[in-house]
Amino acid sequence: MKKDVEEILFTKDEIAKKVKEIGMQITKDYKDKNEILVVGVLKGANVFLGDLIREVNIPVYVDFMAVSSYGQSTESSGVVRIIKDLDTDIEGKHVIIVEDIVDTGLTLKYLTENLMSRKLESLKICALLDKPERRKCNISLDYIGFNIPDKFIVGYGIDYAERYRNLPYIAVLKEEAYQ
Ligand SMILES: O=P(O)(O)OC[C@H]1O[C@H](OP(=O)(O)OP(=O)(O)O)[C@H](O)[C@@H]1O
Ligand SMILES: Nc1nc2[nH]cnc2c(=O)[nH]1
Repeated sequence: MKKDVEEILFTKDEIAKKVKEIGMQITKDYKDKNEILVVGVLKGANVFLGDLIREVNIPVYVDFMAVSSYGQSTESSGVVRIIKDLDTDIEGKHVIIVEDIVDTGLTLKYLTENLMSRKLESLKICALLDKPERRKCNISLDYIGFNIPDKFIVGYGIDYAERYRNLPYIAVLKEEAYQ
């Protein structure tokens, strides 16, 4: 796997430091609430979510959604289909959507609209990586780890054709790795 890596953007330690900072900020922002519900967007956010919740020092409940966007494999089309919905009723809950990466923003636009219709108490968005140059719609992110350039990245839960999710760092792949 390592031989396929062109450049490491963020090391394991840099990611851990950032995740800790976000966890502390969430703890601070929600200190007066009894609990929060963190909704991970599968599969990519799984690794980030696992690390993040251990840096949050208030009661955290966890649920997951899996969505799929029709269209090209590396680009969201905006037409989103729910593959796995939440297991729990979120009415009256303080919810944070956790994403690994925001690109066009179309997945999150769909998800926020969908969750808002379920009468929750509050909704925020937390994303480890943001590619603002690629945005196709207007969404506001409440917690952002790193802004990244318009490069296709992998690692720390994020895949190319289901590979490289277990890289401990976030990296750009070599051209020849794409086949
Ligand atoms: O902002 P957008 O352009 O909508 O793209 C962002 C989405 O793309 C990635 O998921 P992907 O479809 O690669 O699925 P995965 O998490 O299962 O790997 C990422 O996890 C976001 O959910
Ligand atoms: N693996 C991967 N998926 C993405 N989805 C949107 N942007 C990216 C990216 O840079 N890498």
